[in-house]
Amino acid sequence: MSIPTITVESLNKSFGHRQVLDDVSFRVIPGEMVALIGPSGSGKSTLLRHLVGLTCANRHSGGRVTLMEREIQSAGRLRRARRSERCRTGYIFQQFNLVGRLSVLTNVLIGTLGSMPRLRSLLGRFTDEERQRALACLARVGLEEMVHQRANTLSGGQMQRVAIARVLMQDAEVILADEPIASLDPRSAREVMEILSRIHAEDGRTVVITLHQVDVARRYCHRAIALKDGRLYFDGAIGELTDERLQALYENAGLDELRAGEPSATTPALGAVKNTAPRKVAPAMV
Ligand SMILES: Nc1ncnc2c1ncn2[C@@H]1O[C@H](COP(=O)(O)OP(=O)(O)OP(=O)(O)O)[C@@H](O)[C@H]1O
Repeated sequence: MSIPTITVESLNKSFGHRQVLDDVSFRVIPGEMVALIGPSGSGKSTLLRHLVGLTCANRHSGGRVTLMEREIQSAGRLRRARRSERCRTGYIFQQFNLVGRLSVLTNVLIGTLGSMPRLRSLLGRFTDEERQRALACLARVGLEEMVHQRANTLSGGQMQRVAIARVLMQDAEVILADEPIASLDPRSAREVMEILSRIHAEDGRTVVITLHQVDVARRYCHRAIALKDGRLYFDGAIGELTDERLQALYENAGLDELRAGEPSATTPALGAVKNTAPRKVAPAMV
């Protein structure tokens, strides 16, 4: 059996008195494309941030996160990582996190800063080879015509494609994407998902992506991990995520919209979900 790319063990996180993650454990094996789903506020982003050490679990709670055999955090303490180790994980944000006044090309080149010698990274000097590689990354996301445009003049969908090119430039083995399509129109969202799916299929990258749209998760991901009130509610093949289970997962989240067939930001686009009253399902899915 292959060594897991991501191992999460008994993760607990509270903000003040509010417990946001409650004893969450799972593993992701190399090359998986996993959707992290659940109602708004269920803890998806918090969990994703734990995977890269942007958030630290409760002290002395015993929780542990390991990425590619490197411990990220344990019992509420972050482990220091070398720059080269940090580069192995790429993070895509809902709001893109580009430097607006810089060109598209420079934003992509920024992806290589972590792996270049520190002095050269401070000076921001890039080699011809790095520029060629950045151009190739932009070609993969279909933006080779826009290399000199300032990032803040792009559409949202284009910005997200630049952010993906930056992760490609970084040569990250694991891509974590936090609601990468939440602020995009349907066409741009589809383009971004197609690109991520292609990268996963062609390069064998491991991808974990938080999504509100269950139909998108069904189309592009093989496995779903669902959180409900900070607890692991479902972990399995996407095909086993039946409408009934989804109904129970989202049972208090925007049922009015579900009935009206108008998915909202807090409600997944359930597609063929039945308009039945919410029902409890056996919580034996994990
Ligand atoms: N830094 C923080 N300080 C205090 N509370 C926080 C912090 N970050 C997150 N929370 C709270 O933790 C809970 C889970 O938030 P999180 O963003 O992880 O949920 P989510 O499932 O990603 O939601 P959404 O789908 O709406 O983005 C929320 O109640 C949120 O208000």
